Amino acid sequence: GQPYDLVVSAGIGGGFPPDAPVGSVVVADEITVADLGAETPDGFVPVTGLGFGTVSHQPPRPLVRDVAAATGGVTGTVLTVSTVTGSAARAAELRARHPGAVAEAMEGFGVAEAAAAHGCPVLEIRTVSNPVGPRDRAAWRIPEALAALTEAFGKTVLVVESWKRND
Ligand SMILES: O=C(O)c1cccc(C(=O)CC[C@H]2O[C@@H](n3cnc4c(=O)[nH]cnc43)[C@H](O)[C@@H]2O)c1
Repeated sequence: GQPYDLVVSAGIGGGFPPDAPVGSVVVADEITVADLGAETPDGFVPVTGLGFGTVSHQPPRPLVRDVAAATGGVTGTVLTVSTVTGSAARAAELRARHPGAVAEAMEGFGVAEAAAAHGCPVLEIRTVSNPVGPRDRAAWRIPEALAALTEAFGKTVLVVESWKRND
C-alpha cells in the first residue's frame, strides 16, 4: 500500500494553567502516557520501571517548532490519560511527575504507539477546551476549542506539506 509520511493526532484537551490557557494551541514535543504502570505502596511506577514497554514518543523537533510558530502554539509534553483529571491534587501530582507537561488528553500515546509500530513519525496538536484541575464540566469550552482546532489544523497542513517537500 501507500506509505504514510506522518500521523497526526489532533483534538481538544485540558491545559495546565498558566502555560496553556483555554483557547490556546498546544503542540506536543513529547507524547507521554501518564497512568500506564502499577500503583505500589511507594507510589506510581510506570511500565518502564516495571521492566518493559515505553512511556514516551518524540515528534520530529523541526516539525514541532515550525507548527508551533505557524499556529502560535505552546510546546511541551502532552500527557495521555485514561481518566480525565478532576481535582487540584491530581493535577499537581501529574505536574510534579511531569514538569514539562502543558496539557492532557486521551488518545495521543495510543496513536503514537501505532505510528511507531509502522516506523512513521507522529505529531500531536491540541486546542485547550478546559483547564486541568477540579472537575467543572460547565467551564469546558468545546465549540470554541474546536473552532480553534480547525484554524490551527489548516495552518498545520501548510507546514506539513512544505516539511514533506523539504525533508
Ligand atoms: O465529563 C467528564 O468529566 C468526561 C470524562 C471523560 C471524557 C470526557 C470527554 O469529553 C473527553 C473527550 C475528548 O476530549 C479530550 N479532552 C478534553 N479535555 C480533556 C482533559 O482535561 N483531560 C483529558 N482529555 C480531555 C480527550 O482527548 C477526548 O478526545 C469528559
